Amino acid sequence: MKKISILGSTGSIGTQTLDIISREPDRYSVEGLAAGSNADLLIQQANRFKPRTVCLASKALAEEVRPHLPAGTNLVYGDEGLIEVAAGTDADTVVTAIVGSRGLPATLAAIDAGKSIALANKETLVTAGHIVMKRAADRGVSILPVDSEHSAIFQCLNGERSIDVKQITLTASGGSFRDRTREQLTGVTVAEALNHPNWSMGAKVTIDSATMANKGLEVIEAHWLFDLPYDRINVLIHPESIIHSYVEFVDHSIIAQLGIPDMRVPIQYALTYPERRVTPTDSLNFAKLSALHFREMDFERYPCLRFAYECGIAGKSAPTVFNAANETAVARFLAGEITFLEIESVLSAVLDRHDIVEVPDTSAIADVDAWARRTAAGI
Ligand SMILES: NC(=O)C1=CN([C@@H]2O[C@H](COP(=O)(O)OP(=O)(O)OC[C@H]3O[C@@H](n4cnc5c(N)ncnc54)[C@H](OP(=O)(O)O)[C@@H]3O)[C@@H](O)[C@H]2O)C=CC1
Ligand SMILES: CC(=O)[C@@H](O)[C@H](O)COP(=O)(O)O
Ligand SMILES: [Mn+2]
Repeated sequence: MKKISILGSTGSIGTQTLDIISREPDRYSVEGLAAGSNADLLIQQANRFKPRTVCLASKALAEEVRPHLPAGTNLVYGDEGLIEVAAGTDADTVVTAIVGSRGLPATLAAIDAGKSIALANKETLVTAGHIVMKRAADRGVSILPVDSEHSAIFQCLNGERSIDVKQITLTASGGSFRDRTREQLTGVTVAEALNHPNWSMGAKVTIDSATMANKGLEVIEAHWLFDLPYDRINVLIHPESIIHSYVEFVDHSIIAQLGIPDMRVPIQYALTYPERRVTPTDSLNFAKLSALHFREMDFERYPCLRFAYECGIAGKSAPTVFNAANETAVARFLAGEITFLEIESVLSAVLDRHDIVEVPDTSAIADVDAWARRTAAGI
């Protein structure tokens, strides 16, 4: 029986995790669920999966749901509550399906409590990769990737020696505007930007896919997960999202991981590793695939990806600023305050104003993150 807590249970990754769990109820127990503001869905989840602890973003929301929870449920709220769900239950594995660097303290608390991390929340690794990876190594805790590209690389590397790896390539669909020029991005709407061609995901990651900031976050995520320098991490546009990513070895052999785009495959693999279980997704039929396409990455078309490489290579506090400024710019775009192209202008302006902090600890990261958000909000 695997004991699971989920941070962000009401979102795209959270609900798909519960779908996996619901298909094999004898293999899993749900110990903790944390949501933001979707109280109705959290109530449904709590009554179905009977977690010991549930959390909502605020005290007011928590009071609202209290009468609708199974008797004896431990109800918590806010960032402290999130830490309680991450570290204070009997879970052996915590699925970090919350969005944004807000997930960092709870992820660190889970690691400190010895929980395995099934990591979807890439912003956590981007903002504090050096701290998260060291903490996990010191505590002997596994960090298993949920992000589709990183799950692919993880699967390709299985049983291989790191010395034999030449380079890795993360594939990118190109997002909702992949067939448009930069000139054609003027005036695009939020609804258009949210229309991802291959994946149904939360709003933030869908906008990141369209700006290619998502692939930038993923490059930095890969750097930390696989301990590779940035000049051995490539990105290639692959509009079909069938090849989820691949590894090239020193003998020029390439091992790729392929499949129908369905996040339940990497989510489940992170929960059952090293075992593989049946998933509800279709199998890939090569005879019915007419073609797979590839395009070289264009860093002029997608400056957010260029910024991410620059910040990753600069290290120190630069990735924290990249992430926090991007989170704020995306939120502002979704709220109708700035245009799509202004996401990258805001990001660029915040990065220009940033004074590097040498080796940021968690408190310096919190300060830098807050500064970047304030600055991005004021541009
Ligand atoms: N969706 C996907 O296919 C993929 C996502 N990822 C990554 O996974 C993470 C989650 O993405 P996704 O599922 O799409 O995002 P969603 O927006 O769909 O879900 C986000 C979740 O976080 C919760 N949340 C938001 N604020 C708070 C808060 N203050 N306290 C507690 N919970 C909160 C939301 O709760 P509520 O809705 O109740 O407010 C929701 O459950 C992101 O880092 C993303 O980049 C990676 C690969 C693929
Ligand atoms: C499904 C997943 O892993 C997302 O993070 C994905 O990467 C989005 O697709 P693109 O970034 O390739 O558009
Ligand atoms: Mn991804």
